[in-house]
Amino acid sequence: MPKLILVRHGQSQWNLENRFTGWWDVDLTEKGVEEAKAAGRLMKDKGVLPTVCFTSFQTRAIKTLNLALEEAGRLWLPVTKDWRLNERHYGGLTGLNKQETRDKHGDEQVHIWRRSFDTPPPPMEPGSEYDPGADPRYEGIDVPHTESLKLTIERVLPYWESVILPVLASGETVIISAHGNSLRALVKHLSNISDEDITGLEIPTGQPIIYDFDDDMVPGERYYLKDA
Ligand SMILES: O=C(O)[C@H](O)COP(=O)(O)O
Repeated sequence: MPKLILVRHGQSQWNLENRFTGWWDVDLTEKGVEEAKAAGRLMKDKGVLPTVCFTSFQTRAIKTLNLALEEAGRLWLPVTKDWRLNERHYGGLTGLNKQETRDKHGDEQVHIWRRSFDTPPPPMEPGSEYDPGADPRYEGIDVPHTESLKLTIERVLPYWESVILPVLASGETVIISAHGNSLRALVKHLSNISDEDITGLEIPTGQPIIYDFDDDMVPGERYYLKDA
């Protein structure tokens, strides 16, 4: 039975500092490293071992994957990296402190920017110090200036359908190491969650989520590997 493992990267430096991160490339904290290793140990202990790996272009997700694979004894696995699995682009909010932004714009506005389905944050100004546009890893890619969850879904789902799903359907156990909102996009699709209800779904860092697929590639209920 094909199995999908979703893992959000361990705590990042800007998770710790409570800053909007998006496409900015921050590293894991020590706690994040431990979370990633614990995810790998859990996979090993439960005997749920990936055979094919996907991750984003972002250090926090790549390192989480590598640390988890190392703990699971699977650092040798093939890994495909793609920008479509990146975090949602946080636009002009990138780099700002989430609490300071609430103090300035109010709780309601910040909640809309963070959790509304289709209202993107204000766009990133050209030349912003947090603009990843000139980063060589994004050469040839039309880097967004901001993204809502809806816009994130519009680049995650085609990648899921065309690249990841066929690999899963061939019988592999696939792990995707990604981000709060790129994974929210996938979970929304796989668990058939409405535009309204998806706003309430929080994906914890470093905690593997599992979907078992039947022979028709219909996903079952998602569950946390720690509860299996
Ligand atoms: O990009 C970020 O700041 C986080 O990874 C996710 O942020 P959120 O919880 O505000 O969606």
